[in-house]
Amino acid sequence: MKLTNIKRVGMLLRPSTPELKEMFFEAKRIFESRGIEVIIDNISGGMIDVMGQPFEMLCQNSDFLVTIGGDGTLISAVRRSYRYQLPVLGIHAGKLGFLADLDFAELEIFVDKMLAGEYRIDQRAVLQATITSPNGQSEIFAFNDIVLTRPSIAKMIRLETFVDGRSFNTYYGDGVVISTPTGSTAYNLSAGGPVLFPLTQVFALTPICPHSLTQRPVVLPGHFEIEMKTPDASALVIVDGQDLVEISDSDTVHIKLASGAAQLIHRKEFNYFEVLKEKLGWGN
Ligand SMILES: NC(=O)c1ccc[n+]([C@@H]2O[C@H](COP(=O)([O-])OP(=O)(O)OC[C@H]3O[C@@H](n4cnc5c(N)ncnc54)[C@H](O)[C@@H]3O)[C@@H](O)[C@H]2O)c1
Ligand SMILES: Nc1ncnc2c1ncn2[C@@H]1O[C@H](COP(=O)(O)OP(=O)(O)OP(=O)(O)O)[C@@H](O)[C@H]1O
Repeated sequence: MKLTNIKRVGMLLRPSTPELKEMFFEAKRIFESRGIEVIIDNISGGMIDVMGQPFEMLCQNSDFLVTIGGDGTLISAVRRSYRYQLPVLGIHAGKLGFLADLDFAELEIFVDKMLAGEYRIDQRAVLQATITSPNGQSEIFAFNDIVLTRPSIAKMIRLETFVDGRSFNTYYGDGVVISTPTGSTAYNLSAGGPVLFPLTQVFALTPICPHSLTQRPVVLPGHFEIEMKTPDASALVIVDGQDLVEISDSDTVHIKLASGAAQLIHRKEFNYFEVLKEKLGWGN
């Protein structure tokens, strides 16, 4: 997939970091000197004294989004803009920069390459969760992961799990991580789950500290749907480590891969295994 006729880019900055003002103005200069208008969301704008637009309006008015921050800023932008199907470029101004991997110093050269068509847009799977309660249904999307865990850190949680309508397992421990291929190198990795190549159409279901000798992570095909219930108590549903929903013992959570994908802009030469090696020490 390629971007055509780029007119306007929507920028988002890491929250509570007014020091990014200088980078924003330099990025604005780079885009505007090439005929691309730069707009900013009102939260980032408020932080650096620049007039911004509400997030939804920014998405409607942009051809693609650029985040300046870390992986958290990029994850948040991808999740919140998902329904607008906008490509997102993450500029690394954070600590790890696993996903937001374009160094700011490379931006000017990269923009010229983009305008010459030398870039790629990866289609990354997204999770969709439907929470059903006696009061109705709500829909959630996640770019990295959905975690079901206990509200009290001192207690264990029991999670009854069904796969494609059939009883599959009852997890007993700290909870589970349901991860996209993109999120597999985040919480899933810490919980002992597998690294999933980011362009695969699968998801991982990984228990967190299960009190069992037999419960292991599983990788499921993208067309499977899992259903989870917490029969004894309430539970927390954590979305990309950033949003939180509390569910009760009468609620059910259905999770599957969403029908659409998120779109990440990368350098043409982007190599996943090089990033794994450089950022996470893969193979060292
Ligand atoms: N024990 C853990 O490992 C743990 C606990 C809570 C949350 N998380 C992860 O944090 C993510 C949210 O990230 P954040 O930046 O908003 O929170 P954060 O500020 O707590 O940082 C989490 C760290 O994970 C890195 N990270 C995020 N997504 C990644 C990915 N897909 N691959 C490799 N590294 C990644 C970030 O760069 C950062 O260093 C959640 O989706 C969850 O996966 C991990
Ligand atoms: N738009 C946002 N709304 C709310 N919280 C956000 C938003 N963007 C980022 N955050 C949070 O701010 C914190 C710092 O974000 P940042 O983008 O620097 O990610 P990070 O986790 O530090 O990644 P890295 O290790 O690459 O720097 C994270 O905990 C992230 O969840």
